[in-house]
Amino acid sequence: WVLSDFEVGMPLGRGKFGHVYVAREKRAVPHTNEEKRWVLLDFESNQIVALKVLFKSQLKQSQVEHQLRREVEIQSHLRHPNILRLYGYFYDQTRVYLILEYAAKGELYKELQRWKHFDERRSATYIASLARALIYLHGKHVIHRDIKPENLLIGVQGELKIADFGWSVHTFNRRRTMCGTLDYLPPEMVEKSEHDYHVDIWSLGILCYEFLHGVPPFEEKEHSKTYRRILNVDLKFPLKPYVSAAAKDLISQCADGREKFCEPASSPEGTRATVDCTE
Ligand SMILES: CC(C)CCNC(=O)Cn1cc(-c2ccc3c(-c4nc5ccccc5[nH]4)n[nH]c3c2)cn1
Repeated sequence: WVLSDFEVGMPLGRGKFGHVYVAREKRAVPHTNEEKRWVLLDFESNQIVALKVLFKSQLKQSQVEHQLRREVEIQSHLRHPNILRLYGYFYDQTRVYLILEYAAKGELYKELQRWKHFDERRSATYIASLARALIYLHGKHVIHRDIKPENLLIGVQGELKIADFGWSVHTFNRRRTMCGTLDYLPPEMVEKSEHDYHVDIWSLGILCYEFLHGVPPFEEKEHSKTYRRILNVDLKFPLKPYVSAAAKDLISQCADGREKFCEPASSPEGTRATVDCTE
């Protein structure tokens, strides 16, 4: 693809390395050209997409080219209804263009700001979708590591879509780098110790709490106090809004999910992140 293959519309958002626009591919696929049809199999012509434009200069300046390549490599192989699709990419002299799935109902965090908090039915629907996406990701030895409302989008039928893989890694090369937004970091990442797929289970609990209460559980004005509360798993449930015992239990289990969730299948090279969470 080249930029002139697309009609580019309004900006959808802006990130550190560039902007995202709604766009539509101009070409109708020539039905006679089977080879061309195959190339576009994954990507119906005239489909609305989100076109993310990244400036090479900024990627170079921030030394994130390798991270971008890793994200593209990871996301281009993912196929799940609750994970935003990356259909393809192209580049020109100065920019890299990512052809992403368009999420018609926009950013989840804006919905959360609008409603202050979600009821248990809506929260449970989102958390169940996220849990299914995580089982899929962990089954492919991918840890997301940065699950938070700002990385979630809503599809045309109200379905949740995980949109960002800025910090995801294949678990074969477990990383010690600090990453992710503070509020969602589990103790092992705050302590900068080795971490594995449990970090995503922890974030699922934090997200469930924030959906139900409107704020994450360990939020404090000072970072040092947030750190301390995370390390102590200082989980408090205010009286309002009402949260059921079942929801509190789920959140508590995510917070100390070590022994309660499925144990990873062990393997000759030690514990891998193959989550044997069979139903
Ligand atoms: C390297 C590559 C694999 C990374 C792929 N992931 C990203 O680039 C993360 N990302 C996704 C987006 C993004 C932002 C907004 C949207 C939208 C969208 N739909 C909207 C509807 C109404 C209002 C706002 C909307 N934003 N659909 N798809 C999007 C995709 C921006 N960055």
